[in-house]
Amino acid sequence: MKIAMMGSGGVGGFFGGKLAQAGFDVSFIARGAHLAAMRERGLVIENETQGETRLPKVQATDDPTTLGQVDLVILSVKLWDTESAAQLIKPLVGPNTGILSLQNGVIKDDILRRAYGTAAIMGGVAYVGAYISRPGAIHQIGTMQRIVLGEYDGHKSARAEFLHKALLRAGITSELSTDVRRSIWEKYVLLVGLSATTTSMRSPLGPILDNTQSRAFMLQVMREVVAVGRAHGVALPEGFADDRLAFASTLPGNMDSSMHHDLKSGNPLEVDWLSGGVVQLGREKNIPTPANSAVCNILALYAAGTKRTLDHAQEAS
Ligand SMILES: NC(=O)C1=CN([C@@H]2O[C@H](COP(=O)(O)OP(=O)(O)OC[C@H]3O[C@@H](n4cnc5c(N)ncnc54)[C@H](OP(=O)(O)O)[C@@H]3O)[C@@H](O)[C@H]2O)C=CC1
Ligand SMILES: CC(C)(CO)C(=O)C(=O)O
Repeated sequence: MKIAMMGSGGVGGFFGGKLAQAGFDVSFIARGAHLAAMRERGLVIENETQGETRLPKVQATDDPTTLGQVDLVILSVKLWDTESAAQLIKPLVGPNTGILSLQNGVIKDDILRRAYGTAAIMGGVAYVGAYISRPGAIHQIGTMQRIVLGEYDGHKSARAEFLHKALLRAGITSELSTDVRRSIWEKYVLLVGLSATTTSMRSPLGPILDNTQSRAFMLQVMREVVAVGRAHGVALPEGFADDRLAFASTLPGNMDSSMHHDLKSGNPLEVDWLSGGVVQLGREKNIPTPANSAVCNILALYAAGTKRTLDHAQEAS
């Protein structure tokens, strides 16, 4: 099976790199300095405790037409790049190509369905903490490396089975879900809680959970996500936010979110799709979402990224 990673950063570079190292036929779509480094030196995945995964030679391009049609496209660009990535992958997609987005959020697959129809789109979520630490290098924080995937109609497909087994062979904890929409929402609950608090409070998880007020805020954020999901027909148990808070307490105190990493790097933020998505979906069903609204308001100044603002400030001084 030929696999193309559309987006080769924290998520695409990590999971694609692990699959390539396990011997699977993986191509990487990347751009800019990261692409140049991958072409020149390959890809390295670094982890402080687990050591390095080094791939001296990888197939990397910014032009999918050079790859032709593949069996699986794994999409992992930031949410603001989804529409353009969906267009870019056109030459990769044939009548039997499966498309799996590992992005966060719950509306990503609606965009892909509009472009490629229902049958092509698989569902999935990734649990990993990883980012591009320098061109050609992915840094993984901690040891979490898990994917939950499946078909939206719950049937057992050959392509899902293949990817599941491939991931297991690559050392990834993989789970096949028979209700993947719910699996995506389950992650959304935790992720919105984690990204909203770590980014707006500029702190890793540990201190947030240790403080009564910030812990209660995190719970409120997650309860809103659960209420909105239930209103949209997702089978989340009523006490699921409390369950996720208990789970969060088992995570390492230095656990952080990719959105907080983006804030610190001056990158744009996915807040409009994460807490903002909760507000939007809540509005559709008349579910109040004051905590998530507050997070959007707090982060509004930073949502488009601060690199250009800083550049302008430097130019002015
Ligand atoms: N990082 C993490 O730990 C986790 C992230 N996620 C989710 O996964 C998704 C991806 O996040 P992440 O991997 O962190 O993002 P990254 O920014 O690390 O990686 C995305 C990569 O895709 C590239 N890209 C975007 N558009 C194109 C294009 N048209 N052609 C070629 N390359 C392109 C980006 O390039 P450029 O930098 O030039 O824009 C970037 O290198 C997000 O939705 C995120 O929320 C989910 C689980 C964990
Ligand atoms: C919470 C985490 C690290 C889990 O995978 C994540 O998805 C993110 O920060 O984007």
